[in-house]
Parts: sequence; structure tokens; C-alpha cells
Amino acid sequence: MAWGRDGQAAVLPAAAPPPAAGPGLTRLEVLRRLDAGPRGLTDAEADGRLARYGENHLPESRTTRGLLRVARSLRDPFTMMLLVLGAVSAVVASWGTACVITVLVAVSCALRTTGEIRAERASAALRELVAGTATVRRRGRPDGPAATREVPVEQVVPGDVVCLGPGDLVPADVRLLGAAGLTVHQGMLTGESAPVAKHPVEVPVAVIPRQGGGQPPVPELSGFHHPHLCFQGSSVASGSATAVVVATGAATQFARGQAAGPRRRRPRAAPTAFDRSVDGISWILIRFMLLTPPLVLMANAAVRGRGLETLPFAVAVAVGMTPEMLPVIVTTALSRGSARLARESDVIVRRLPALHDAGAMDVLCVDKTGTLTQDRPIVDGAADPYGRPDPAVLRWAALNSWWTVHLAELPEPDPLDEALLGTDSAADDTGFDGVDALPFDPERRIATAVVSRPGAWARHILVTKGAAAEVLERCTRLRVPEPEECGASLPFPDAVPLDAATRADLLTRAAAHAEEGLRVLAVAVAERRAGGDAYTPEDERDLVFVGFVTFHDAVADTAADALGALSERGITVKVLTGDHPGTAVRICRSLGLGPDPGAAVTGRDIDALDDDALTKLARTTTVFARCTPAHKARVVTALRRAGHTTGFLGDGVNDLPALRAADVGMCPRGAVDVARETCDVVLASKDLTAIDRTVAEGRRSSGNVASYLRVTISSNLGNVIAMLVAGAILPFLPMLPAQVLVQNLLFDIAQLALAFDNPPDAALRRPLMLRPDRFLRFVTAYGSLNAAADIATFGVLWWATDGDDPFHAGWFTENLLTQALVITLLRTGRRAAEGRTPGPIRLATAGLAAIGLAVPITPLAPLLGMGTLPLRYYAALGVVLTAYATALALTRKRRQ
Ligand SMILES: Nc1ncnc2c1ncn2[C@@H]1O[C@H](COP(=O)(O)OP(=O)(O)OP(=O)(O)O)[C@@H](O)[C@H]1O
Ligand SMILES: [Mg+2]
Repeated sequence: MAWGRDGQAAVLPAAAPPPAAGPGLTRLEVLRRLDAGPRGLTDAEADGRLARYGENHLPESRTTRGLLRVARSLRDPFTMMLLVLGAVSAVVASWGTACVITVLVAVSCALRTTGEIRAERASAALRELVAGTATVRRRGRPDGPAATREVPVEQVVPGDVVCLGPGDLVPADVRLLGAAGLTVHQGMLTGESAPVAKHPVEVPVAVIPRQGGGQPPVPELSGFHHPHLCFQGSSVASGSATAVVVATGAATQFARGQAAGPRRRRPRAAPTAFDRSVDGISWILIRFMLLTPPLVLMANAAVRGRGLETLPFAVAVAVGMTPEMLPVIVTTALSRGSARLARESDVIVRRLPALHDAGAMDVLCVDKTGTLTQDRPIVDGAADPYGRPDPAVLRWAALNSWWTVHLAELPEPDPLDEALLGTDSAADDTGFDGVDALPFDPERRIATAVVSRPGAWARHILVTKGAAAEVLERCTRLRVPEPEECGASLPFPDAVPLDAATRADLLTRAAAHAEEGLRVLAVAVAERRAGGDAYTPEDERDLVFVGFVTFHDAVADTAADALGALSERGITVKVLTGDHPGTAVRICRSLGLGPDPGAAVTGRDIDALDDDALTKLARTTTVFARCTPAHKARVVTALRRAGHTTGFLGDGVNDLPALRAADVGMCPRGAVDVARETCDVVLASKDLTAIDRTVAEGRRSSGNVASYLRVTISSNLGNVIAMLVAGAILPFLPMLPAQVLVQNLLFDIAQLALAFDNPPDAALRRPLMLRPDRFLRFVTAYGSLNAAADIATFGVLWWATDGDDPFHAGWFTENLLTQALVITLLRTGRRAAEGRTPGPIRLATAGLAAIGLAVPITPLAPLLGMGTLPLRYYAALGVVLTAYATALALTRKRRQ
């Protein structure tokens, strides 16, 4: 958005709200301009504004979307190559070739586009199910009480007061009214990877428009670093806020940025497995193709003295070489897979190539809390520093929960807070007033509430709870418990110094609880003289340790089955958690993760390692505990560096960087909004075994792509070698351009059937990765076999026939029959699925064989330069084909 000199939005579309986002305005001025208040809009006002300003979504018309899609399908390198070859054909006036090429391009674009649309439709209904909502404050009547409620993001209007908590997507452009410990990820807008702190400054610094020096005004980014504004497209990393909506839909900076420039894509850490494999193979093929026409031209010139008149033939051969159906097969296979997943397993694949990556995945990292466990913790007990049961500890913990949740105005409490607030002790919060809160964030691993006693305003009490190590390192004293002291006048006047040995003892006790599978929180308090400044994490020191609270968190019902199924598929599972190593190891054991998960590596260990050392360690470690979001991402990156195709399954804000760093990011049903928005695969049902079905579907799709590659390359490479040999020894063109193209068209149609193959589970036991290096090896093996069959056929033709027309016919028949053979024999999972060839494949191979045998005897034959063949040719061809089939089957067996 361009900010005018007066600090107001300069360009506004017709239905835009009043220009209220001016960075120079105070909270009150903003609210006044929006005709809103801190208690939110009434329902009637909200309805009126919705009608006036429209729904809150990015403008994207159907036609531009359709055109965009077609443009995208044209953009792949094979289509480009074909278009270039088409242009060359047109230049040399080879109209037939140009027409065939145009048809090929059109058909492949149409097939890809419909495939994508089908996959999208299949998951549209599921998307609704997991669609994001926003928490808004609204009133039924103008004088009614304000209540927070969840509304679909589309219904958020300017003037709405929204509440934001960890993991929420910022639903529109907003001006903060209040915030506690708020940090937001706004990388989508600015490219920054770390979260930035935001707070509601009352008199904001005026914006200096970045103009002058003859420079054009910087259009969109100028506003993003204002501390008191948050923008659509960002998400809450930690803390909470209330804010008033200043712009929605097309008026948001994000929408304007998109309208003004190219779509900004979410930055991905590194190319995914799909990029590395399919793209790698594509480029090998393209180089191969580019080499073909000059090679054919040179061979013909050198041996036969032919000149440019062979150009149409060379172009036709190059078209024949192009695996132009590869993108179509890939899209069709993946979209069929993803449609089936949506239908049968409630899984949404948000990025089609991620399905391939799920099939290639050999390591899956999972987060523990909320993913493997239900994240419905139940308080197990509370104990004083000496290990004796003590309800006062629970009261302090609940007091912390009550005031962090209320002062930070979290839209919903964190499950640990919810568990504490559900206990009887939570009722005792009345003796205190809330002052300030430093809500939980996964980096600090603690949360602090600042309270005061009525009548004792000059003293503040800090109540901190969090991970044992993090709390204890901030403690300098230890409470000597007295009964019921939560009501005492001073917290713990008789606290004793906490020495290193006692601290170590306490940590050991926390570890012992963790090893029982319990979650542990340490609780500490401190008293301070009330000062003027706001509290910061710096104030969380010199605390008095009060005791531990422990929680049970049951494992998710389907977790054990899901992990078992994954290990049967050859996938190594690792657990990456922010929780205590003991709790993590214990849960892994109870889920049967490997014979023994071994010792956990902690975030601190990770910090001490460089990338290479971490890569080595990551391969052999099963449990990583006390991880910050950054640690999780580092481990995933290290595993990928070690050559593993790595998936990540996580549900929280602390999983975001890892979800982004993985080849395939997945999240379970209960994940926070931003995790669902970031990941590639959403499991919409509670059933974690859906991961296994996703993997199987991914492998099936990739298996079909692999079949296509094996088939197409073996025949294409074989043909080129044969073409060069034939060109050198024959006094005529071994194949006419028209014949090359017709044959190519038939192959394409038949190979399309491979996208509909259903390799059985037995063929999908290992991760399936299309590796360019392995691919090159099978190219040469199968390609030379095919060339050998062709050359043997030339021998038969030389013996059985005379002249060019029968030669053309003979080779055409042989090519179609070998293609049918290759499709049958090189399919993925053929051996495992004996006798279960699916319909499309049977139809394709039978069709090819029938056409190959029939065309030379139909009236079409003379048009394609073919003549009739003697019977003895067919007999000899039978022998060649039998030998070829045997060789193919043997080679395949040896390679498996
Ligand atoms: N609301 C809270 N208040 C205080 N401390 C908390 C709170 N929530 C979590 N903690 C502490 O911080 C630690 C780290 O939390 P984090 O959210 O990063 O991971 P987690 O929920 O334990 O596990 P996972 O990474 O598997 O989801 C927890 O193990 C707990 O000790
Ligand atoms: Mg979690």
C-alpha cells in the first residue's frame, strides 16, 4: 500500500473501508475513524459492513485462475521443447508435423489441467472441514455484553475486534489495541525468517515515505515494520493480542502486493525430493532430445551425403524422443492418488508433488505433544521441593494460568493451562489482582503472571511456571513449605538459598517423573517492588522455587498402529519434541518405537554441534527433546543433507520451521491454523494411520511414473539408436516423418494407461524414489535391448522383404508390438500382481498390438509409405519378439 504524506492509505478501491490504518494514528483515533469500539461491533453492524465491503478473501476471478492454470501447464520444459520443434517445422513448411505437435501440446495441457481440477474438487469438501476461523468480539445488541466468538475468516469486517493467539493466522490487516509477548511471522510479506515482536505503541512514529532522490515510491513494504500493525498473510508465533481490523479482502496489503506484482511464494528451504528426482530426470531427457536432431542430420550427411532435406525427419525423430506425456502422467498419477486419499482416507494433499515425496520418504520426524499424544493433559499431582504432596503448588500454578490466560487475552488457553484451570485449586484466584503477563513461548519454555494483593499495590508477585530446567536456572532460593501460605502476607520470608547440589537433585526428580511418562512443570515465585516499567523476560530471575506439578497425557489411540505400519514400510520414525527427554523416551517406548529408542539428544547438545556433526548424529538418534522450533528445523535439514527424504508431522507453532524445512510437511487434524496453512498434507480425520495410506498412495503414483519412464525411454532410446544405424545402412529414410509421428501419438495414448495402473501393496514395501543416476542406468540397459530387437528386425526385413515400403511397414508393426510388450513387462509391481492387469492397461496393449498388425493391410498403409509384408516375416518376427520378451524379463528380474 502506498502511504500518503499524511500517513493515510493513498489508493483505496471503491469498496474499501475508511482510511483508518494510518500509521500515525492513536488507538482511539483509529477506532473512531472506523466507527468501532474496543467491545467490538454489534451483529447488525457486522452484517451491514459485510454487505458494504464484501467478504474477506483475496480477489481471484475464475477466468484468471483458469488462464493461469493453462499458462502454468505450458511452462514445463517438454512443452517448451515441443513448441520450439513446432516452430522449426513451420519454418521448413512441414505443416503435418507442426499440426501434430500442436495437437500434442493441446492434449497434454488439457489433460494436466483437468487432472489438477479433479484433485482439487475431491478435497474441496474436506478443506471446508479444516478451514480457518477468526476469533472476534461481537455483541448481539448495542448495550449487550461483548462476547468472543469464532467466525469464518471471510466474515471478518473492518472495525471488528479480533483476538489473536499462538498459531493463529492474522485474518486481515489489523491495528493492535493490546498485546502480550506478541511475535509474528511475516516472512510471506517481507521474506524475514525470524518472528518479529509487535506491540501497540500509542503514539506511533510518523512514517517517512520512502521517496526522493528521483526514486519511485516504494509501494508495499513500507508499512510492514510498524510495530503496532499486523498484516494478513502473517501468523502469530507466540503471545497474544487484541486488535481492530482496518482492511479486509482486496484492501489488505497482501492483496495489493499480489495485484501489483508477481505472486509471492512461500520460501522453501531447499528443493524437495520431487524437484530433485522428476526435474533431474527431465533435464537428462531434454539434453538427450536436444542432441538427437543434430546427430541424425550429421549421421545422414556423413554416411549418405544427404543435406537439409532430412530436417523434417530429424525434427520428427526429436518429437518422437520427447517424453511429452511425462508431465501429464505425473499430474494424472498424483491427482488420482490425491483424489482417492481425499475420498477414502480424509487426507488433503495441498501440493500435488508432496504426494510423490510422501512415497519417497524414508524418515519421518514427528512431534510428540498433540501429535503422538492427545494433548489433553490431566493433572496428576503437585509436590513441594521435598517431594511431599502439596496443594499450594497447584494453586500457584493455577494462579499463573488464570492470569496469563486472562491478561494475555488468549483466544483459547493452552492445554496445560486448561488442565490447571480445571482443578479445584483454580477457584482460589480471588485473592489477587492481575498486573501483567509474559505468556508462554517455545523458546523460553516458561510463562509468567505478575499479580498483586488488594491493598498491597506497591508489591508485585511474579508467578512463573514452565519446563523444569528453565525455571530452576532462574531460581536462587527454595521455599520451605508452610501449609496454606498462598494467603500469607509475603511470599516465603524463610526461603533458603538454592545451591547447585539441590538444583541437581531437583532436576533428577523432574527426570524421574518424566521417565514415568509424566509431563512436569516447575513453579516458582518472586516478590518485587512495583515499578513503572512493563515486565520483560529479563525480570524472570531471582525466583523462589515452589515445587512441581505433574500431568498425564494419554497417547493418541491410533499412534501405535500408525508407527507400526510406517516401520513395515521401511520408514524410520524419529521424535522431535519440546518436552523433557525422559517423557519423550518413555512415550516412544510405550509406542514400541524400535527395540530401544536409546538416549535422547537435547536442544543443548544440538547447539554444541556443527552441521556435519549434527548430520552424523541425526541419522542414529531416535529422540530429540527440549527442542526449540529452530532445533526441530535444524534436525530435519540435517537429515535431508544426509540424503534422506524427510517428512515432518507436527501440530503446533513450534513445528512451523520444521514443517517448512521438510520434503513433505504434514499435520494432524487438531493442528493450529498456521500449521495447516503451511503443510503439504493435512490429515482431516483423527486417525493417524492415514499417514500410512498417504505413503502407499504416494508410492503407487510414483510407481506409475516410474513405469512410464522405463517404458518410454527404453523404446525411445532404442528407436534413436536403430534410426541412426538404419540411416547409415539404408539407401532410403528408415521411417517417414508421418510414420514417426503417428507411431508417437499411438505410444502416447497407450502409455497414458500407465497412470491408471494399481501396483499392489506388495510392490510398495520400500520408499520409492526416482533417482536420476539409477534411471540413467536402466535407460541404457533397456534402451540397448530395444535397439537390439530393432536391429534384429532389420535383419529379418532384409531377408524377407525388398524395398522401402515393406521395410517401413515391417518396422512399424515391430515397434508397436514391442511397445505393447514393454508396457506389459516393465510395469511396476507386475510380478507381485500376476493376473491382475487393470483394464486400461489391457486395453492399451491390445490396442497397440492390433493397430500394429492391422495398419499395413489397411488403405491407410500407402498414405504412410507402407507396403504389404510376406507371411514369413511375421513368423520370424515372432521369434525376435519372444527373444526380446525373455531378455526384458530377465533384465528386470536381475535389477530388482
Ligand atoms: N502454558 C505453558 N506454561 C508454561 N510452560 C509450558 C506451557 N506449555 C508448555 N510449557 C513447557 O514448555 C515445554 C516446551 O513446550 P513446547 O510447546 O515447545 O513443546 P511440547 O508441547 O512439550 O512438545 P511438542 O514439541 O512435542 O509439541 C513443555 O514441555 C513444558 O515444559
Ligand atoms: Mg505439539
